[in-house]
Order: sequence, then C-alpha cells, then structure tokens
Amino acid sequence: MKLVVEDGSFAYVKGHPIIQDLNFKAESGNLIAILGPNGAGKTTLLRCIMGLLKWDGGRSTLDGQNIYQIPSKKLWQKVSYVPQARGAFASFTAEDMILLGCTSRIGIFSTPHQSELDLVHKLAADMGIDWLLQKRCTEISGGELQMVLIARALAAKPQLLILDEPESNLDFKNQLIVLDTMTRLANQGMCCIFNTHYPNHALMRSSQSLILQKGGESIFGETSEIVTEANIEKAFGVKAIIGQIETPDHIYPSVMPLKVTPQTGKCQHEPPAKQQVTATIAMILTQPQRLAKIKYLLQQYQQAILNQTKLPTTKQGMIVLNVTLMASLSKIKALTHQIEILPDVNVKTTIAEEPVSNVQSAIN
Ligand SMILES: Nc1ncnc2c1ncn2[C@@H]1O[C@H](COP(=O)(O)OP(=O)(O)OP(=O)(O)O)[C@@H](O)[C@H]1O
Repeated sequence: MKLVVEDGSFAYVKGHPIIQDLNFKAESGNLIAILGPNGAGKTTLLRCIMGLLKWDGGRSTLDGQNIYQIPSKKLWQKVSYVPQARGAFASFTAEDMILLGCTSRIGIFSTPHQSELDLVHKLAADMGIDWLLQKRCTEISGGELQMVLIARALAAKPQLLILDEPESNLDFKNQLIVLDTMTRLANQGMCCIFNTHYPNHALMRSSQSLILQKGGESIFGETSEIVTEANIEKAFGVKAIIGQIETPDHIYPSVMPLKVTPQTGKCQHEPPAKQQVTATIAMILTQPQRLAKIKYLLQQYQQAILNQTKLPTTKQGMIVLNVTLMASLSKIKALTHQIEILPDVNVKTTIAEEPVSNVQSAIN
C-alpha cells in the first residue's frame, strides 16, 4: 500500500489557504503523526487525503490511482477512518457498532458469520472494552466511544488506518492501549496516520511526522528531524524543551512546554549535523522476531557500520546486539529513533569521541 499526496492545497474560503503545496508519502508499516495547533487544518487534511473533501490543487493517490477515481467500495475496503468521537449518533450496542466495521467486506444486508462475531469479540478484548459490548453507544462515555470507534475501524481490516486525535479524551491507560495498538498494527504491515496534540506521542511512536502550521505551510520527514524544539516554537508558539527520561532499560523522549512565545517563522528540517561521530548502539531484543526489522533498518546504514556483534546471553529468546557505526550525528539520532520506537526493544546509544577501528563481523 502506498499513499502519496502531491502538492495538496485546500481553502474553505478563497484566499485563505488551510493547506498549501503539501507533499508526503506513506507506506505499509509506517506510523505517521500529524501535529499542528488548534484550527491549523489537521482534520481538513485527513478529509482531503481520503477524498472526503476535494483538493483545490494537487492530489492524493493510493497505489498509484487518484483517490477520486477509486470506486468507493474498493476505497473503503483498503481505508478505515476514525473521526474524533463527538457523541454517538445511533443507539447501537457497542457490539453492533464494531460489527458495522465488517460491512465493507460482508455487505450491509448480510447476516454476520460467526467469524465476524469472533473478530469483534477479539478486538474488544484486545482493547480492553469487552465489558462494553452490550451497552448502547448513547449510554457510554466519550472515551469509551472513542475506543469502540477504533475497534470498528480495525474490524474492517484496512491497509490504511487514519485516526483523528485517537488519544484525545482517553485516560493514560487507554492512551497507551491505543498507541500500542497502532504500533503493533504498523509492525504487522498496516499504515497508520494519526492527528495528535501530543508531540511526545509522535516522538515515542511515529517513524515520520508532519507539522501543519497555521496559514497552510507544512513540513514532513523523519520524526527526529521534524519534532524539534525549534519547530514546536514556530508551529505552536510555545518554548519547549525536549529531554530524555532514563529508566534502567530504556530511554524515553519527553517534551516539556515552558512558556508561550510569539509564533513566528516557518518550520524547518533540523539542519543535518555534518560532524562525523562514532557511536555504539546497544540493543536488547526481548522478542527474537524483532531481529528481522532491526536487520532491515541496519541494512540502510550499511556504509556507516564498523562493527556488529551479537552478544551471548543466558536468557532464552533474548538477543543482545551491539552496533558501532560512524556517521553524522543526525543519522545516528534518526537510526536510534527508528529502533527505540520498536516494541520489545531496549536501546541505548553512546557517542564516542574518536572513531574505533574497523572490525568485520555480522549478525547471524
Ligand atoms: N466546513 C467548514 N467550513 C469552513 N471552515 C471550516 C470548516 N471546517 C473547518 N473549518 C475551519 O478550518 C480551519 C481548520 O479546521 P480543522 O478542523 O481542520 O483544524 P484542526 O487542525 O483539526 O483543529 P483542532 O486541532 O482544533 O481539531 C479552522 O479554522 C476551522 O474553523
């Protein structure tokens, strides 16, 4: 699955652009965060991407085909959309609401098979909402409805999942369930795009991010190059610091907003730090199946890798890897970020002053 937006522009009122010349690509396995201040146009952007609003200029294509030309049944078999939960519109039970997600496959008037009912129950159990299934959607809270709508979108088994602020309205636990669900689905090959008001969520989970500024300017790229202190200040008018919280087995990025500042300037990719440094990335994989993804990521940095070693461990199923590489600081930060957003992988990067000698070995 490949979604491409080329030179997308949109305005509700002529002369007041909401989106201007926006470009981005999303592929199977990507988890992409869209950030921007209130009213910047994030929901509008999602609606344009899916063809629910018509671009004034530019286009969205799905697997090479203009989205407006894809028959709607075919489109909604590939794409699921979770809008912001603004209250239930029908007094379905949560079970029926989730089951509705299957209609793109089974048709509106068909009786669901046991396999569809089983899927609904499994999705509800995975999201911790099985106790809600017999409740009416008009009689549950906004956060509970949000979880039901996400389960409904998943019931369609989409290739592209688009979510509008899926974690808003939710308590800490449910936010994590939603983030874990999106991460798991992206790791299984789905493409997830989500609007969010939490830069932390983008830093902790998304491979790429897009920031939409008021007035229609946008910037897209690797999260570590996009969600920066400078861009947060320019897009949101907030001085923030991005730090790290270190636990014994993981380092987590953390954004702390400090004060309101004038909102000026255009967001920019973090200028690549040209200086070459030597770094060692130590990884502990608690699930051996993550090795394939790590190998795939490392392949893209092959030129820079000086040494790769798989260390012995007594713990069954655990893999410990040390990779030493020489590259620009921004490349090392980007690779570290791509690894740290993988579930079941603990990572620590140590930057050395001097390059180390080139030792040949391989992960096997
Ligand atoms: N149907 C509409 N007609 C005219 N203007 C609209 C319409 N829908 C939204 N707008 C305006 O377009 C701008 C972008 O709205 P949108 O909902 O896309 O922003 P957003 O970034 O998703 O906001 P938030 O973070 O607050 O949810 C806002 O100024 C909004 O008032």
